[in-house]
Formats: sequence, C-alpha cells, structure tokens
Amino acid sequence: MELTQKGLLQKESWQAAGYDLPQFDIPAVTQRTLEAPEWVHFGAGNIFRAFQANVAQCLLNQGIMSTGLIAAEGYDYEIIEKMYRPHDNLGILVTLKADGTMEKTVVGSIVESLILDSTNAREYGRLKEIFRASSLKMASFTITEKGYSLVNGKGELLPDIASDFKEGPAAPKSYLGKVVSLVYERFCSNALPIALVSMDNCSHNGDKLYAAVSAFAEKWAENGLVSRDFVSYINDKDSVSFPWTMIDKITPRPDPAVKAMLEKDSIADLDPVITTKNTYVAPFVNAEECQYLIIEDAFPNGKLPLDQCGIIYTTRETVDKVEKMKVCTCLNPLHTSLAIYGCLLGYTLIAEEMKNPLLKKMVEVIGYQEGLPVVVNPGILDPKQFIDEVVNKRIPNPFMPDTPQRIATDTSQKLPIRFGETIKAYLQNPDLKVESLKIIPLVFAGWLRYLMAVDDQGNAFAPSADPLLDTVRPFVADFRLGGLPQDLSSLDSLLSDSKIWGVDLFEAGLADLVKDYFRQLCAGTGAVERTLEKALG
Ligand SMILES: NC(=O)c1ccc[n+]([C@@H]2O[C@H](COP(=O)([O-])OP(=O)(O)OC[C@H]3O[C@@H](n4cnc5c(N)ncnc54)[C@H](O)[C@@H]3O)[C@@H](O)[C@H]2O)c1
Ligand SMILES: O=P(O)(O)OC[C@@H](O)[C@@H](O)[C@H](O)[C@H](O)CO
Repeated sequence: MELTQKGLLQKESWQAAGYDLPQFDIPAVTQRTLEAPEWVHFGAGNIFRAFQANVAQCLLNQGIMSTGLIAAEGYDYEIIEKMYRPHDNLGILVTLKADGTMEKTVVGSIVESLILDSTNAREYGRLKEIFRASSLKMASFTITEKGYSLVNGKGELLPDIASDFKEGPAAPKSYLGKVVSLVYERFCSNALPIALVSMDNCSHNGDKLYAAVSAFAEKWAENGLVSRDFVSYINDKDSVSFPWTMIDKITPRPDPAVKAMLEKDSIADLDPVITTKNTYVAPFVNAEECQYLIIEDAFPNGKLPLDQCGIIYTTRETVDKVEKMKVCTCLNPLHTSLAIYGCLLGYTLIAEEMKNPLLKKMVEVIGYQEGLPVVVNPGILDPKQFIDEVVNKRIPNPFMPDTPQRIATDTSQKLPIRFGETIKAYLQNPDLKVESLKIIPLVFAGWLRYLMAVDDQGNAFAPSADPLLDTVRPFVADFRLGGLPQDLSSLDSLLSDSKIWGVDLFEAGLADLVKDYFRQLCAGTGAVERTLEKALG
C-alpha cells in the first residue's frame, strides 16, 4: 500500500490492516481551504503531525470544521520536500498505548504544505495570500524554544535578524522576519485581526512570540520601513493576540520498530530521514495517547472549535498555572533529568531508565519532594494526579520508543525554566529552605559531567544538538574522568550565569553543592552510578 491520495483509494486494504482513515472528502476540504483558510501552522515537525493535525482530523471527521490545516516550514525545508510532498501531505499516526495496544490512523487534515522562503515567489506569494484572507483565525507555532530567539548565546543579534531589521519586510531571511512580514501583509490588508499562537514548551510562550514580533515591528518603524500604525496593530490585542498555551503529548522521534510494524502491513516507502538540519522525520509519527492542549481564550478573529475535540480554552492565569505545573515541575524537569543521566549511563530508552531504582527515585524526589511544594494547583488538572500519571504510567510506558538523546536536545535552553523556576520559588518563600534542594543540584552537576561527552564507562558519546554547546563545553574541557578535580573555580562564571540556570547559583547558595557533586561524578568509571547511589540510595 502507498501512503498517497492514490494509495488511499485502496480503502478496504487499509481498513483491513486496521487503519482509521480520514472520513471527509479531502479534495473538497482542500478546495475550501484554498479559498478560505482558517489555520496555518509554522513548524512541520513531529508533534504537529501527531497532535494538532489529528485534532483537525477529529473535527473534520465530525463535520465540525470544514477547512484543513496548512503546514508552513521556514527552517528545515527538507521536511516538506522529503516527507510531506511525496506523500501528498498524508501521515500515519501510530498511538502507542500503555497497555501495549496501538491505534493506526492515516491523518489527512493537512491539505497544503508550504516552504516559507522569501526567495520562492510562488510559495511565499501563497502564504501572503493566506495572510490576506479574512477567514484566517490562527497561525500556530511549534518551532522549538530557540526558534523565538533574536540573539545568539552571547546575546548578540543573529546576523539574519540584524540584516532583516535593516532591510524591512520585502525579502526577509530570518524565520521570524519572514513570519512578521506575513503579519505585515495582513496589516496592509485592512489590518485584519489574527491570533499568533505559540505551542512550544516554553514558559509564557505567547510572550516570547510577542517579544520577537514586536521587536521587528519596532525596528522596522524606527528605520522608516513601515508606519507606526503597524506597531500599534501588533500591540492592540483586539487586532493581534498572542495567547499563552500549554501543550503536552510525548512524541518521540520516528522509531525503527514502529516502521517495521508498519512494513508488515505492506506499506511502502517508510524510510525515515535525518535532515541536514537534524530533524528526525518519517512518513509516520509515533506518540503516546495522553494529550493536553490548554489555550488562553484570546482570538480576535474568532476561535476554531478545538474544544470539541478535547482542547481546553481558558484564562491566561489558568494556562500559566497549568504550564508551570507541567514544564517547571511535573513532567519536563523529570524528562530532562532522565535525559542527562540516561546519556551518561548509556541508556537509549526512557522507559528502561525507569526500571533503574535510582533513576526512578531521582525523578520521584525531583517531582514530589522538591517540585510539588511550590506548584500552584491550576484547578483544571490536579498536580499530584498529573505527576502520578507521568511517573507511573507515561514515562515508564514500555511501548514508547522515547530516548534520552532526543530529550537532551537543547538542554541549555531548558534548564532555567525546568529547574530555575522551582529554585526561585524556594528563594521567595520564607517557609521553604533552598538548601533542602538536593537533587536538582545533582542534575545540574550531571549536565556539567554530560558536557564532558564521556559516559560512565569512559566511552565517548556525541552530545545532542544544543545551540550553546560550543559556549559551554570549554568550561569542562580541562577535566578528565578519574582526575578528582580539586580546583573547580573555572566553573564559577558558568555557575553564576542566570541565563543558564534561571538563577545565579552562587547567590542561590547552590553552587558549592553542584561543584561537590561534579567532583564526585568525575571520580572515575562508575562514578555516576556511585554518586546517584550516595545521593539517593
Ligand atoms: N515532541 C514532543 O514530545 C513535544 C511535546 C510537547 C511540545 N513540544 C514542542 O514542540 C517543539 C517541536 O517538537 P517536535 O517534536 O515537532 O520536534 P521536531 O524535531 O520533529 O521538529 C522541530 C520543528 O522545529 C523547527 N525548528 C527547529 N529549530 C528551529 C529554529 N532554530 N528556528 C525555527 N524553527 C526551528 C523544525 O524545522 C521543525 O519544524 C518542541 O521543541 C517543544 O517545544 C514537543
Ligand atoms: O520538546 P522539548 O525539546 O522542549 O523537550 C523534550 C521533551 O521533554 C518534551 O518533548 C516532552 O516529550 C513533551 O514536553 C511532553 O509533552
């Protein structure tokens, strides 16, 4: 069977093999979307195909929505060229449930895929047309946390951003410049309203997107490239809104065992690709069943009926609490801790790590003992129940092919939110003692040890991609496994960098403990295991 529109004509074969198929008329939905687009998504990666696209399919299947999704990719064009287009934008979603069963769905809700490249007149022209459409309600984003940054690790403006600030909206080179030029197109089209919705895992994600978009508007106005009215448009929440969101669905990279299983169903051409920009893509995505998407209800051009397929619209305050609960305490810090120690201990599966009593205890202490006391109950989800589900069901799910190496990607970008917020909350609360945090510092020390790129057996490993690797690895370059370093003062400026940890670890009173753990972790082969045993055994 072929994953294409033509291949789907063999409906009975797909159904006999256990696939749920789109239950709507794809050509008709495509036509309506061409004429009156409602939802464009930037960042055509795995989570989008596993989550947002499947929600759109759920709504289309029930006739609740009548237009489809448009996927736009402005960073890694290979995703569109090598995965979307050869398969007519179709994807297979494999839902891996904790009881070992799975669901196989052909997702057909993405009806158009476009490359966001200002030198490509046809595709850029189509995106401009989409942004001029009065029907467009939402542009959403999953472009990773670093995707919103205007500066590099040293705080210097990225070259493409600096050039776009000077040159204006005509032919931007940077991702964000291209997005803002499309918003400018909409402004020039009667200043039509729109919601720009970040769905990335970063705290107050809407504010991050707003900061980037408004910086462009300001610079362009300052340089006389657009009128000040554009700045006012961006700042008027009845024209352009930047809702905050919390998104949750563990979506590992495409897994070879899942591919093999699909191949048994006689589906052709399932080979994955690692693009030159390091995205892991395949014609299929694999993900857990559990999913949450909580969105601030701020949609100046009306909102899509996502709430009819399980998405929650709520207030900004509630999103904030839910997001803090997940990103700062109940899920992502546990993931990052397992990522760091998993890479050091040679694991390639998160579920396997949870069978190690020390690692299990590590996440339990970080979650229940260190994190939970500072979590504010968001009301719509209970933090204790949420963390119970994460620790007992989701992370140990033996059928989920999630890897510490995936989660270790961009750790430098994640530490401040995933751990720093908890430290700050302890510092601000007179009833809590920051010195009682013992395992979060162990994770920080673990990351320093990870940066040495030598595992606990003394074997070299390749650290996962991270925009700050070249900046932070030199801090540990002089340390050797077995060296039992005494003088760790070369780490001081890193430990005091609040951009990395969320706080200055010296001011927080945690730097010495981090150094002490780091010294222990460097003691020789097996020292990582021994340090965990000593701290948690
Ligand atoms: N995978 C998950 O389990 C999961 C769950 C919840 C939220 N998320 C959020 O979604 C994001 C993407 O996850 P994914 O699973 O789709 O990852 P992915 O690797 O499959 O795709 C990454 C996407 O981000 C884009 N991107 C990467 N670097 C970029 C940059 N510097 N500028 C602009 N775009 C860039 C890529 O082109 C691609 O579209 C995560 O970073 C996270 O914030 C992921
Ligand atoms: O997606 P990232 O890179 O921010 O973080 C890696 C994982 O922790 C993350 O993808 C989780 O799987 C996700 O947050 C679960 O909802």
